[in-house]
Amino acid sequence: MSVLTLNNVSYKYEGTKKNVLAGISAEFEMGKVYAIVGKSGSGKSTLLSLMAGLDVCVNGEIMYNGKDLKKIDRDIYRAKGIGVIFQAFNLITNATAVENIVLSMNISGVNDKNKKSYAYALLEKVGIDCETAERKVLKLSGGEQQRVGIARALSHNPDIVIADEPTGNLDKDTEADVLGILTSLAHDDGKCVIIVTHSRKVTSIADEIWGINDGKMIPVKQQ
Ligand SMILES: Nc1ncnc2c1ncn2[C@@H]1O[C@H](COP(=O)(O)OP(=O)(O)OP(=O)(O)O)[C@@H](O)[C@H]1O
Repeated sequence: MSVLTLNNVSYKYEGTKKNVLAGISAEFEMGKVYAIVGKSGSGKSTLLSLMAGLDVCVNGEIMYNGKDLKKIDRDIYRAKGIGVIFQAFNLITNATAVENIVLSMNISGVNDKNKKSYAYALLEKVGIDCETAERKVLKLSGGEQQRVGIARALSHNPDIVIADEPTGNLDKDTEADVLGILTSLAHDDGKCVIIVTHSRKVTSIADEIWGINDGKMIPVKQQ
C-alpha cells in the first residue's frame, strides 16, 4: 500500500495566473527510493513543500497512509510522519552535531529517556563518530553537515524522508556516500525516500523516477 498518495493535486501561488502544478497524481511506497526531476521553475520545491506538510494543497488530495493531510493535524504529520533534508542543511551552526539532533527530538516531542545516546547512535549510523558529533556544526565539512542533516531528519523515526537536492553541494565521493545512506534507509530500513534532484547520479540509484513538466508529473524511464 502506498504511504503517500497524490490525487489530482493542483497548486497556484496567490496573485499568479498559472497553475504551477496542474492535476498531479502519484503513489509512493515504503522501501523505495524515488527521484523527482524537472527543469528549474517546474514546481519541484512547490510539490515538496506540499508533500512535507509545509503548505496546504487546496485542490486535490495528498493522503498519508490513506488519510487526507487536510484532515489530519499537520504539526503531528511533520513531527512524526515525515523528515526533511534540505540542500542548505538548515542546521544550527553554533550548536554541536549531537545538540542539533537532540533539539530536533525535543521539537518533535520524542519521548525517549536517553535522547543523547540515541542521537549519538543516529549520527554513528550516518558515519559521524563521537568526536565529530561533539564539534560545532560550523566546524564540520559540507559532507559531514549533510550527514548530520540526514540524522536530524531521522530523529523522530519518520516513515517518509524527503530530500531537496541533498547532494547539490557535495563532491562525487561524498555524494556517493550520502546516496548510499539514503538507499539503505529505503532498502534496509523500509522507509520511503523521495529525492528532488538535478543529479544524474541520484536518478541512477532511484527505484522510480518522476518528471515534472508544464504542471504535470509523469513516470520517467531509467536510462
Ligand atoms: N511564493 C511564490 N509566489 C509566486 N510564485 C512562486 C513562489 N514560489 C515559487 N513560485 C514560482 O513557481 C514556479 C515553481 O517554483 P519551484 O520553486 O517550485 O520550482 P523548482 O522546480 O523547485 O525550481 P528550481 O529547480 O529552480 O529550484 C516558478 O515559476 C516560481 O517562480
